[in-house]
Amino acid sequence: MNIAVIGTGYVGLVTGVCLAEIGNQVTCIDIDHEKIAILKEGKSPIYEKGLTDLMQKNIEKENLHFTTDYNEGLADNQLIYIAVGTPQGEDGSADLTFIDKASESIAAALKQDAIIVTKSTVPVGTNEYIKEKIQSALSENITIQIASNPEFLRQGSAVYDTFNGDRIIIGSDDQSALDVLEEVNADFHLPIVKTDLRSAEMIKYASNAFLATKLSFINEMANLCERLGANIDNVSNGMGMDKRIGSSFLNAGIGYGGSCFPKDTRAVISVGKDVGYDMPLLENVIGVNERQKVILVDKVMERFQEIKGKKVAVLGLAFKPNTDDMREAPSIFVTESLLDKGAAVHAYDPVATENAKQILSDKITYAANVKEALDGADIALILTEWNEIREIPLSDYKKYMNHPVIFDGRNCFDLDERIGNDVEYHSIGRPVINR
Ligand SMILES: NC(=O)c1ccc[n+]([C@@H]2O[C@H](COP(=O)([O-])OP(=O)(O)OC[C@H]3O[C@@H](n4cnc5c(N)ncnc54)[C@H](O)[C@@H]3O)[C@@H](O)[C@H]2O)c1
Ligand SMILES: O=c1ccn([C@@H]2O[C@H](COP(=O)(O)OP(=O)(O)O[C@H]3O[C@H](CO)[C@@H](O)[C@H](O)[C@H]3O)[C@@H](O)[C@H]2O)c(=O)[nH]1
Repeated sequence: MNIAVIGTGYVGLVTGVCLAEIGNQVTCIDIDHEKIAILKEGKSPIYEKGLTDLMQKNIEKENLHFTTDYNEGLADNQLIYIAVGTPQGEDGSADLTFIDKASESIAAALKQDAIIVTKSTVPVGTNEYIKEKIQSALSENITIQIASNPEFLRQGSAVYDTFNGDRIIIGSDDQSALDVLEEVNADFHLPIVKTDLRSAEMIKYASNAFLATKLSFINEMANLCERLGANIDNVSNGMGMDKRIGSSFLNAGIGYGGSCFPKDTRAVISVGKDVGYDMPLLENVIGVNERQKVILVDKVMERFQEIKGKKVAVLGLAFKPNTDDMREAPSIFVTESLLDKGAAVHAYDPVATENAKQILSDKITYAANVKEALDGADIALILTEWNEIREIPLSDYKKYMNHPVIFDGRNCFDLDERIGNDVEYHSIGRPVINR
């Protein structure tokens, strides 16, 4: 099938590449000229495992094309995916500016009937709004249908998730649009759930809100474990064996970040407000997460009282491993707080340093490797559990630091096996090791 994908970010690019991989003719459209120029050279502007290889393969097979021109991009395409950003607006609601602009550009360029498929995460009712906006601007002989196909990929494993997700949700109030999308998605060989338009939009928000709730819940339990002498790893393990609870998403840490959970939880509260419905549970999920993001700094201050002039090594900046994304990364809040208290921060991340520089500028020192960050440091903070960081031997902390005091926000070390002598080790929801 001939498909256009609008927006070549984490979702649009992965969607376009994977739709090409299963045999479609895909044209990706973006207004960012620099991005499209990079993509045309077969390079990926984002760090996502397996993406570049798959992209180059499909460019060579002539299944995958890139353009900034909507007229070129929409020509002959009956299926048009929208995957532009829906960032958080100032009042917490989803900012639909990019959706508006993309809809206007579709309306101006579309010359044939088409199905518009929204991949972007949008408030319930937005698809109806998009349909009305585009249809009312088209000439009378062109008809569009609308469908919601929310995306559930995780950054860092986006290509894997596209081919191995738990389900594909397709929502439309138009049976023929549902049938076309079912056929297109059949080649992913995943369970397909067909539903109505509004429910599909709601499934996405409800899923992210639930996952965020699970994280704030386990983080709150971790904080309680610390005060009661229990170990959250053992607690999560025991809880997760109950199939009704499930073992995934129970890793306590320094809170959730990224481009989705923070903004989507706020957007759900905002759509609730629009219809006069308060959501105290989600309000508190967000509140618990805000507190959790700086919990390591609280632990540092409790241990040292004063950190002015101390060298603090920060290991990991990205909001999670295997991505270069810094959006809402807990490292931003931790670093800012350490700087406020007068610490000299030396940070290392295997991939996200360039993106981090755009946010943290020259306020911190960017180390080229783990050794540079740890060398002569008084305190080490582990913020992202990249394998490279998980696998740093404790002997390295001893070798490079003055006296190793580690604050691990991701519980990378097994308390029993790996903590040896001469290392003071603080983690989340587990006893402090100081021997
Ligand atoms: N990042 C994720 O892991 C993820 C997962 C699931 C769903 N989502 C949702 O998918 C959507 C996209 O997220 P993302 O992370 O890929 O965003 P992104 O910011 O990485 O990419 C958005 C892209 O859209 C382009 N764009 C903006 N306006 C445009 C226009 N008028 N025409 C063409 N291109 C335009 C931008 O230049 C950019 O390249 C959001 O609604 C997000 O909530 C994201
Ligand atoms: O047990 C866990 C799991 C995750 N996290 C944190 O939670 C955040 C989000 O992690 P993850 O869900 O793996 O990454 P995202 O790429 O943000 O993916 C989420 O957000 C996407 C955008 O909507 C959805 O598509 C995905 O299904 C959803 O998992 C990160 O800060 C993680 O460090 C934890 O602290 N503990």
